[in-house]
Amino acid sequence: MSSRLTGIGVSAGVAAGPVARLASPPELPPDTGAEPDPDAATARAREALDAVAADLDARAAKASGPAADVLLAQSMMPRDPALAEQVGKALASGRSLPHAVAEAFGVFRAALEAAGGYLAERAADLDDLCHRTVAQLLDLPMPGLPDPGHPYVLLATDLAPADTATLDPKQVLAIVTEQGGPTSHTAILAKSLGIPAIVACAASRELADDVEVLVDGRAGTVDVEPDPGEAKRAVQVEKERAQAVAASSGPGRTADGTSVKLLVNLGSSAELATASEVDSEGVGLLRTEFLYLSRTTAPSVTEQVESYGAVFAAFAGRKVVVRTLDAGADKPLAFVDHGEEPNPALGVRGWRLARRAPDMLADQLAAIAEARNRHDADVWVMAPMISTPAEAAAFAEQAHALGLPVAGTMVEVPAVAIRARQVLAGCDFASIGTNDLGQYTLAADRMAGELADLLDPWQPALLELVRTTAQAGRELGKPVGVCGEAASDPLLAPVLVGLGVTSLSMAPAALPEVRAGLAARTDADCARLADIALAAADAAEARAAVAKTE
Ligand SMILES: C=C(OP(=O)(O)O)C(=O)O
Ligand SMILES: [Mg+2]
Repeated sequence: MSSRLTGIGVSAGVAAGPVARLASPPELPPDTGAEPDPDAATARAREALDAVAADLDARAAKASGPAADVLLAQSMMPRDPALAEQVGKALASGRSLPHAVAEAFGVFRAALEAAGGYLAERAADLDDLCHRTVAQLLDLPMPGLPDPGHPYVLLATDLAPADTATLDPKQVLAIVTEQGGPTSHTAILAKSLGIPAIVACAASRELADDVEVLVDGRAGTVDVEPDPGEAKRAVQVEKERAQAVAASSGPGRTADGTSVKLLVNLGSSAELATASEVDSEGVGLLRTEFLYLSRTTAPSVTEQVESYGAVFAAFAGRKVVVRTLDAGADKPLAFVDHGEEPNPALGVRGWRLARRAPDMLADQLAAIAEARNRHDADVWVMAPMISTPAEAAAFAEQAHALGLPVAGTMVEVPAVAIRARQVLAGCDFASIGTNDLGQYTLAADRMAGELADLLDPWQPALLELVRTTAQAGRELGKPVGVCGEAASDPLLAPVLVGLGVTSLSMAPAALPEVRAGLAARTDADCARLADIALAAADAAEARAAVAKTE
């Protein structure tokens, strides 16, 4: 007899299979003091470090591309003789073996952090290696992605970027997490890989390893021990539906033929080839951070011209909206003095960074303009974290002066949505970043899995701000799109169109579903759905009320 668990579906699709859990880091036992035989303890530490390195080598052999490189680079760290030496020192100072290992990794971690920049970012890798070594010593399950030897449904409390670097879409049939929200790392990753996923499914904590489940990423349901025949049928039905959706093509339109531009989000050059093959009208959000993070000097103008040029060439004849650098706060740059910030999400990030480093923005805009001259994509630019009409106008003026004819602003700060008419009067378009607009409207840190319900893009307060912004755009005849995760939800997309937005930009894998969702609704349907969502008391009620109309 099957039972049903529910959560928030964040990546559509149906999959069935046995579950396997992402093991949590081991807890250190109490420190029992000096080991009776320190030489034997050092030898055990060496063996554990070798075993961890060998396990990473074995995973690297099965992986390919950047994932294999990451694993191989990681496997070199435990083999560093200085690490075993450090363990020996900690043992000599009277630590028990697991604590000596943790202390040795701690010394290396501190050295990396002190080095700053790219090296400081590797500190988290050392934590992972430390956890693995301690697990090996204590004979506990290896933390990180499981490797049961067959495809599985991945269960986790939540997924961090480090957990997912090596995630193989052929092995992971679906993802179910206890925490996380629609804008969490899990949701963004699952959508970009096209893996069905459910977040905020607290009851999945109780599932034992190897239990069979049927996951429906659209409905947000996990059926435990489903009837095998029914599970197979559900997967088959979904496969046929997905094939039909994937076969749809052409520009986005409602059933009445009203145009809604469907665009893709792009965040790294690695995604360029697949993203450009998707049938879209272009790029609605080019996140340029990939050029700046993980390096110790700013990219030169020449280097930038080449990188932007590669994107413009791949999207020749289509639109490309380039967002200027969204660094600072939680994404510090090694080559900019950010100072101390007690509340980084409210600090000097995005456009505000130009207050400290104006040349960096000027160089970036000059590089985008030069790349635009060399290619025939329809290039627009926009700035993140704009807060006032004056900032929006200053950015547009600077971009126009550098030869970029279309310059707009992201709407991520509630003040900009509230004053959308004044903001749009001074620039050419707006693109609503619902991830940050949700975080700032509901005053809920976007990384806080515990607050997933507040970060849900179906929050009526957030939708209200989308309507205010879109209406201002209509009055002034200026385009207003959505480029946050909200745009990739096929059920929410018609609601956003009903609120008045003119384009939707999303993970490439989500686009065919959104196109199909829009084509099935008339303009009047979209307007009615928007009213239904706005009338709801909260996000869950809004989603359920709109889903009921399907
Ligand atoms: C698209 C957005 O920007 P990012 O997710 O890169 O902050 C957003 O905030 O919605
Ligand atoms: Mg943002």
